[in-house]
Amino acid sequence: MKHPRIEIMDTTLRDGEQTSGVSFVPHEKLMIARLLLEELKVDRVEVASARVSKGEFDAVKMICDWAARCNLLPRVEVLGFVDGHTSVDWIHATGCRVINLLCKGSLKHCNYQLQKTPEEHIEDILSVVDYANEQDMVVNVYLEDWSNGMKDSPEYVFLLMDALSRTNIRRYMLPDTLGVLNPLQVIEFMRKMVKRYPHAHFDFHAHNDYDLAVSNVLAAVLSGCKGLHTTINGLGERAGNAPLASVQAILKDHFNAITNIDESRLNDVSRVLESYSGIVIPANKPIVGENVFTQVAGVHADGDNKSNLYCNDLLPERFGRKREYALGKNSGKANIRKNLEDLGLQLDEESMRKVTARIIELGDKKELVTQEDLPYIVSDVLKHGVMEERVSLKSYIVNLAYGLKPMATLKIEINGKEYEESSSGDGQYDAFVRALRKIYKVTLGRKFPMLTNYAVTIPPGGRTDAFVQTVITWSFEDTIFRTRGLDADQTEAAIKATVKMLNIIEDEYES
Ligand SMILES: CC(=O)SCCNC(=O)CCNC(=O)[C@H](O)C(C)(C)COP(=O)(O)OP(=O)(O)OC[C@H]1O[C@@H](n2cnc3c(N)ncnc32)[C@H](O)[C@@H]1OP(=O)(O)O
Repeated sequence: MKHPRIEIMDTTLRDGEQTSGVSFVPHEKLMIARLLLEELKVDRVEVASARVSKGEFDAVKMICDWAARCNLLPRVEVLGFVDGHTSVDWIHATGCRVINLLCKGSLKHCNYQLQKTPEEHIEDILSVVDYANEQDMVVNVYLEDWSNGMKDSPEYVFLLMDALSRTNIRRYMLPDTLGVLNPLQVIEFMRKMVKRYPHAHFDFHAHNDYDLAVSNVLAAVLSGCKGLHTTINGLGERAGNAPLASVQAILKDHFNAITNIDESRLNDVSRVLESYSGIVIPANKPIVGENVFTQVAGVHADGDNKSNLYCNDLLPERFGRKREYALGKNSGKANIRKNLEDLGLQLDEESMRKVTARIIELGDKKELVTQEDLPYIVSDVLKHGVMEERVSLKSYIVNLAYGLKPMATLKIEINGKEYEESSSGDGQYDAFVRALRKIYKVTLGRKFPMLTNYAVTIPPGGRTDAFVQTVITWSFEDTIFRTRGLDADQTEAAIKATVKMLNIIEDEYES
């Protein structure tokens, strides 16, 4: 197969929002639609189901008003029902001009959910299609539960398709609604559809119940399907849909397929969706997971140093990311050298040996060592000032009292001068950071980094004296970096991470 052009329809804003616990407010939906269409350049977006709520109506209207201004309106779609004029009117009133009509793709759904005969259902569909066409709307149809339809009632699927293909329906969207298919079945069923209706445009819509969504999507492409439905981070009902990032990478690297996607934006958009949906991206999720471009084993770092021997086509730079080399008990000198290079530090062989031994020792104690910790470890091990401590906390008090706002007072030495400040806050750490910010912004007139993520790890087991690890991500002058604090007390751990950050930015000021 030579360079097939695959159309991507992203349904993060419809099926993705059917993830349990996920709900977007209208301005978030608009922002996501813009990211999908303008940044990622997906071909089409499905942004809602009709009739759901006033909030959904407002969101779709906002998206359509914006899309119309940018000449993108034909690429915005809304799922509608076979309900006479109701869905068409709802969608039309939002300004949207494409309806994805949810028809029943299995006899079971037709008979038992709608309680209609196939003939009655077909008549109802044709009347909605006619009405939508009268309103100058484009109609795509879903054959809901098509996968079970092909298994149990193919004659029903073909009866429906025969009737629908006599109209001007633009696309037929074939969902594996319950995620029951495997790739061999997708090939068998999709080929039957393509053979019987060679002029039809088929989209395939996968669900991930058996962890086969991405494989099934590829089987569909192999079988002549022209469009795919995806979501960001694989959001979607139950086990979710096919994740756009993985689909894009496989289409390109394994099939030479052409899509319109700007893959350099995939990671950033995934992070935005992680934040808006509240669904954390697993660290090992291909392309967008925190760890997927991190080499852990010393042997791998060594191979990369010599001739990039442990890299594949999934180069992190393609996706706006960077390869990292983890520090821990599996590190060898090569990992550590790679991290030191990034920090602009060089060590002789003997120092390297000592620092490597300390990192392995920390790793053995289950401690996470980040690149930002490295200068401290080097200083500590070599007892010289690779990392001079320019900022040190002299004393502080943080308190928590029932019915009162938490307060913090701190005394800190910065470059040999002491400063003292107090603040209240929404929590003890918030009060601490507010007091610090006053010193940096008001007293010293400097910038203070923005905290962009705060992750706490408490070892399982229910011990109240267990060590808590707090990893804080900061954004400062176009740089994103993490610092880590470890303590039996959670606030103390966060404060330790913060003081490390202050020393790092002090270095930035110096340079
Ligand atoms: C493949 C998919 O993921 S489909 C996802 C479709 N989108 C949604 O369901 C969005 C969220 N849903 C909702 O907000 C609501 O369910 C609504 C607004 C659509 C309907 O709400 P209600 O009127 O309260 O109906 P309810 O949710 O209880 O039941 C669904 C009704 O739709 C009917 N229905 C199911 N599929 C279809 C269809 N394709 N076309 C028309 N009607 C349908 C059912 O037969 C049932 O009708 P009944 O009450 O006469 O038996």
